[in-house]
This record gives sequence, structure tokens and C-alpha cells, in this order.
Amino acid sequence: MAGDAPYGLIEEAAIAVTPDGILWTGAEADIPAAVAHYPRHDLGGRLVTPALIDCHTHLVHGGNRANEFEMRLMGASYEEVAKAGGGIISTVRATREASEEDLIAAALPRIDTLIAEGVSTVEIKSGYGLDIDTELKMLRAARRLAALRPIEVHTTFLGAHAVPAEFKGRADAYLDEVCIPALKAAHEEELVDAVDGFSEGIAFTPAQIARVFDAAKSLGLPVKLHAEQLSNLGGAAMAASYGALSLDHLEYLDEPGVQAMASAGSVAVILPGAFYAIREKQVPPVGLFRKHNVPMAVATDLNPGSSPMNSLLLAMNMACTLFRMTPEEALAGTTRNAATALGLTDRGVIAPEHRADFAVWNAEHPAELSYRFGFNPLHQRIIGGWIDIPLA
Ligand SMILES: O=C(O)CC[C@@H]1NC(=O)NC1=O
Ligand SMILES: [Fe+3]
Repeated sequence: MAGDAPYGLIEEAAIAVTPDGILWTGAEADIPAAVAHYPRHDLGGRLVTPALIDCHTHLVHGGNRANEFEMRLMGASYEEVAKAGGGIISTVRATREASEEDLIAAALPRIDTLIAEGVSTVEIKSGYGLDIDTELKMLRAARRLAALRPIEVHTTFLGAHAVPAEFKGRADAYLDEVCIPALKAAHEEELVDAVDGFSEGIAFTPAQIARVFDAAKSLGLPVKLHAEQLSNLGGAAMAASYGALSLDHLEYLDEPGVQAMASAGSVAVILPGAFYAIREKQVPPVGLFRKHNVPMAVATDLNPGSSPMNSLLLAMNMACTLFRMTPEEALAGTTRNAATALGLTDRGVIAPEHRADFAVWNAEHPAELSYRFGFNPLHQRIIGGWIDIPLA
């Protein structure tokens, strides 16, 4: 896929790769003489796309929140769940109690599930430690996953995810005494690729997040933000003023916020799993993103509370069915736009001078990747030009 047709689809295509990446792509009939002698691997006429990229996950975490799922379905309110010690704080407790090895062991099946769907790059956030040691422990675990599996991990510091119980009512003190020092320590240990926050009434104000972003800026780190998920506090516009790589969720974003994103070149990361799981009614402004040419990415938001969803293919289907994105937009959302949301320019498209990371599908048309749900049509991944040998 790399032409001018819808999806950039090229029929009867060929891709020439070297250890440095993609050298050439086009119709097999047009293979240049310079690469005609290359050894060939016949993919049987299957559909080939860029390997998928999940640009927003919290897949490293301790414990699970199935009990809350059950409590809510037995009629408990969010407040009653929170009073019973539920919510993010419940995961914080389990994550603090888990060792780094425990976190890795619990994350491996989750990352294997993404790999099995053709994912070759995944973003993983901290944010369930909310103390310096545990935030660093989460990021170390995330980094080590890349050494244990054939996948690239991009880490995001999310210390501004929630105010921990010991700082209840003292958000600014938490930012000054824990969050910002943790960011600096994590950066010192080279554990951080980007910095995120949760701008919401139940979390931090845009002004508070801006203090974390000022620290990120002083360290030369890019930013992104969970914004306008449950209300409009102006978080997206604030983050856009920092040149945010992406703004994520965005159900309650208005047109001025979309325009601010367009001016900043920020990507809108669409997270249908959380919308579905919390039974939100307000859909993100997909029409405004189109109108103002704001690129849209699609991700799982894999987390134990608001989006315990481990399938990027299902996220693509939900983005179409729930938010009316087209299958072409959904596939761009898990390839080239997901790469842009992570600040990556070397992947996400099948084009010369890009990584030779591909997903080969038992499918005849790209729309099949969003059309089905609960079915995985992946035939194999090709990573760095090499056939990916399944681990299991
Ligand atoms: O419920 C959780 O554990 C995470 C909630 C999650 N975090 C965030 O910033 N938005 C969310 O939906
Ligand atoms: Fe999230």
C-alpha cells in the first residue's frame, strides 16, 4: 500500500527491502533493474499494510478492576465504587505492591495479544505509581518489555494521572513534591520519551498540567494530554500551545480547540474503548477534525479501569461503528497517524526510507480490518524485513 488509490493501495505490488529498511515499492511489473536480482518472498497475493502502532496504552499496571465492573452492574454508583476504594487508586495500590518482575509478567500476555494483531510499536504510560519509586518502576518495566518481545516500546510519563490518597486535596503539593521530581529522575535514567497528563475535573486543571509541561519543556521532552474526555476545561488548547504531539479522548472538544490543534499540528487520538466501557454518550468531533485537517489516530487506551480492551483491531471497528470514522481513516489511525502521535517519522507508511515493518493479512481488502470484530486476520508480521517467527 503506497499509491494514490484509496488506502494508497497498489494491486500486485512488490516491496524491496534492505537491512536499512524499505528501498522501493510499486507494482511488481515495475520492479527496477537495480533490485530485480534480490531474493524474493512470495506473500501469496495477501494484503500487506504497515505494521500497526498502538499509540496510547497503560498496559503496564498491577491488579485488575473486575470487581468494580461487577459492582457497577449490580447497581453501585461510581461514588460507591470509589468509597469502596475503587478507581485509579485501586490500581495504584496494586501497582505499588507489585515488583518490577510482577509488572512485566502481568504485561507480557497483554503485549503478546497486540503483537498477534500485527502491532510492532506500542506506547506505554506510567501513572499508576504516583510516587517516585513506583513511577520509575513502571517505566523500567515498560522499557524491559522491548527486550523480551519483538516490539518497540515508547514510554510516556503520566505522573499527573491522579492525586494519590496521601495528597488528597493537595494536588499542587503532589505536583511539586512527587510528580515533577519523578519526571526529572525518570528523564535522568532515560526512561521517558514523552510526558502526558489527565486534564479533568477528577484529576488536574490545565494550569496544573502546564506546570508539568513546563518541566517537560525544560528537559526537552514532547508532551501529549488526556483532554476533554468528560468535560471541556480547555486542556487541549493549553497543550496545543506547548506543541503537543497528540491530544487524546476529546469527546467534549469544541471547534476552537480543534482549530488550536490544527495550528499546532497535534494529532487527535481517538479512544473508543473508554467511550464504550464507561457508556459515554458524547462522541468526539470527527467531522471537525476532518474540516480542519487534524490527523486522527486510533488506540486501545488499554487500562484496567476505563478501557480494559486489548484489541487494536476492535478499536478500529469501534472507531468506525461508534464514531463513524471510515475504515480508511481507522487504518491510517493505527499506522501513519499513530506514528505521528508518537513523534515518529520512520514508520507507519510503506515508502522508501521507512522501516520494513509490515503486517500481512489473510484479507482481500483493507476495509476487512475494521469490518470484523472478534476475528484476527493476521497471517504474519515482517519486522525489519525479517519474517516474524511467532513466539507461541
Ligand atoms: O480507570 C483507570 O484506571 C484509568 C482511567 C483513564 N485514565 C485517564 O486519564 N482517562 C481514563 O479514562
Ligand atoms: Fe489513557
